[in-house]
Amino acid sequence: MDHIMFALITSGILALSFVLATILKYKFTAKKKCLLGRHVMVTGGSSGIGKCIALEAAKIGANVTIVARNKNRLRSALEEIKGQCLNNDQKFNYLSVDLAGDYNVVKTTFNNAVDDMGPLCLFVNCAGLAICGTLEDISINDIMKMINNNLISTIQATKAIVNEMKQNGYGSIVITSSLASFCGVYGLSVYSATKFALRGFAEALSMETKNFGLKVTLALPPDTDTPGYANELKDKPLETLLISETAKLFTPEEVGRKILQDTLDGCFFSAIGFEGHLMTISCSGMAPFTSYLELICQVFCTGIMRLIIVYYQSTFDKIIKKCKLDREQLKNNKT
Ligand SMILES: NC(=O)C1=CN([C@@H]2O[C@H](COP(=O)(O)OP(=O)(O)OC[C@H]3O[C@@H](n4cnc5c(N)ncnc54)[C@H](OP(=O)(O)O)[C@@H]3O)[C@@H](O)[C@H]2O)C=CC1
Ligand SMILES: CCCCCCCCCCCCCCCC(=O)[C@@H](N)CO
Repeated sequence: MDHIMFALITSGILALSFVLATILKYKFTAKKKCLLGRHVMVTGGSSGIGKCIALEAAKIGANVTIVARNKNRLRSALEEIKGQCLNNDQKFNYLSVDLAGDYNVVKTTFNNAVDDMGPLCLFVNCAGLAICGTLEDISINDIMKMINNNLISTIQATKAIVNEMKQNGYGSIVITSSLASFCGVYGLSVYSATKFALRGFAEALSMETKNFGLKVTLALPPDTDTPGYANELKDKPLETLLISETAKLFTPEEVGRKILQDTLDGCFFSAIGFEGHLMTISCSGMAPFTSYLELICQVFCTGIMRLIIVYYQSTFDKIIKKCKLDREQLKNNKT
């Protein structure tokens, strides 16, 4: 009798895992198919995270348009992206435009690209930059640069395409924010402000588009080893470096792949790493949930997470105090 039971249970488990594996395989393959021959546009696609998202989209058969200002970087990035194409029918294009510049130029440029490449299935906002430093140390010029390139560029680019995508009745829009949109970080005051703003923008856009068949994904990368990241290291206070590295450093390939995967899954939050996922649970606020598992985690874990956050805040306070003391000691030694 026991042998029969054992055989029945074992075959039941095997059958269940086979069905599960088939569903998951079909699910992901189906998702990969949904970009086959479809038009994907990536702003900031000539470098870093945006370029990696464009590469991933090319690998699964999408027609890809990348958008940035510098033509040389656009051309070399497009050659790299073409090299990843799935078939010879795919089309590739680049647009050189300042997304924070004249809105009518942005709108006309995008309309021409859609005429050439077809209706948009996925629109990724990935243009942006970080300039680090305490508020008294960063110039008004750098403040305006972050507001323009992180916030105005995303608002203008999205405004230029949202109505047409709503009329089409399908597609996804990605807003690339940062973990700094959940946590104001020493030395990233203005940058965090632009990224917090993008969170509100994404939540409102999600409400405005959900009844038109569109999905919005808010990408929340941690430190990512891109040319932009290398550039921000130049002025980055030690406090900013030590606090940010709590959420680890990832490659743009890892981050780009995760953002595309979460977008195709229809997730609102796209996060990577242990801290990133914890923050999407503890800081969910009024964001839409995309799975009941996610909702259950948020409902039952947010309270206790507050204690974990307080612990992290105490470690950040220690970092800031120690850096201040070390700086003062260095100054005294010099005098
Ligand atoms: N790297 C990181 O640690 C993290 C990055 N992020 C965010 O991810 C996004 C990409 O970052 P990352 O890959 O590091 O950046 P990179 O500097 O590597 O790439 C930025 C891209 O945006 C383009 N761009 C910038 N401003 C404009 C503009 N006004 N109009 C058109 N294109 C523009 C740049 O091209 P060009 O200069 O030629 O215009 C480039 O293609 C940014 O929004 C950043 O804030 C979020 C968290 C962490
Ligand atoms: C339960 C909750 C756990 C709490 C974990 C706390 C971790 C917070 C760290 C903040 C990381 C900010 C990274 C910003 C990256 C970025 O955008 C810059 N590279 C600029 O580009």
